[in-house]
Amino acid sequence: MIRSALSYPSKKNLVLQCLRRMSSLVSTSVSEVHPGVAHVTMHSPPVNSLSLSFCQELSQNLQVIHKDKSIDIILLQSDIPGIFSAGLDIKEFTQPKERLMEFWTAFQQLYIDLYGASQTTIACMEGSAPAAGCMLALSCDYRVMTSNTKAKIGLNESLLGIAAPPWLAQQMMDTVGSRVAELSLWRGTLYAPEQALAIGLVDELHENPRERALELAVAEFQKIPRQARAASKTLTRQKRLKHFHQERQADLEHFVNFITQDAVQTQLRGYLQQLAAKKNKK
Ligand SMILES: CC/C=C\C/C=C\C/C=C\C/C=C/C(=O)SCCNC(=O)CCNC(=O)[C@H](O)C(C)(C)COP(=O)(O)OP(=O)(O)OC[C@H]1O[C@@H](n2cnc3c(N)ncnc32)[C@H](O)[C@@H]1OP(=O)(O)O
Repeated sequence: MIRSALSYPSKKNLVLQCLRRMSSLVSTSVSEVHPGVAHVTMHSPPVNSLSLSFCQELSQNLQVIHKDKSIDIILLQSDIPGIFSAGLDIKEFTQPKERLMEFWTAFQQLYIDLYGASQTTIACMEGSAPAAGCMLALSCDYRVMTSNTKAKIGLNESLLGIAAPPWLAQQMMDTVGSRVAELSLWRGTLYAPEQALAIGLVDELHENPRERALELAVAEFQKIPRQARAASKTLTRQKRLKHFHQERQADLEHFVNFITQDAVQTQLRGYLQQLAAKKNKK
């Protein structure tokens, strides 16, 4: 579905037109909302879970925006009320080996495309962001979260019987510090907005994260020279990305070996049943 939120009469932009054509196929849309500022909107009901095709599409859109020199700020948001992203699509974990490899490769690529974006990126979270949903937010440069206490954010992988990959754990450590990250990871803590703000997992709370993110983009971030923002990002992220590329193949093998263990598969099936039972009780 295409969101034609091109509310600003910008110059003809072939790249964005191309993105809109691609976006009509599946679950992300791209629109320029202000000169230089693009919304990337996730809309894969019911919960924006990251399936193989969703990861690939989001990556593709980001790659096209990266090449578009007219865009210097990306606002990542969801149009599903109460949800930013439910994280990886758990059903993908139960697929055959070939598919698992393709899936994890696409997830790794999404990390590279978002964490490694040269543009400034802002996560506008109007709802929950567990696990890989939190990864999307951690990969952005700035996080604005709803103040609605129903929303939760964090790395809850341990509650599914799995663990975050090292590069995601590292993002958490870089953001909230080693000790808080360590506790959060083994407890699988999902934080309410005020708690997330207190530990530095998000940067701001706002009743309307989209409005606030656009205001920040235009009134604050665009005033900082673009090349300086990009160079500052390189300072803090280049080393992590280089390491990631060196470890990428090992990370893939480790994921497949880990996730295909019988004990892990049993835990995951149990977790899916819990989700279904919770829904039936509603
Ligand atoms: C050493 C390590 C080596 C390798 C690494 C190994 C593994 C990889 C590890 C980590 C990377 C990241 C992992 C993940 O991201 S796993 C996903 C974690 N996510 C969750 O736990 C979220 C679960 N969902 C929820 O808590 C709620 O759904 C949510 C709060 C998001 C929304 O609640 P709401 O009440 O609005 O909706 P529901 O009724 O619960 O759900 C609707 C519908 O959607 C299905 N659903 C929800 N989440 C997922 C999901 N992540 N994947 C697939 N499907 C999901 C849910 O079952 C309902 O389905 P249906 O009954 O069919 O309508």
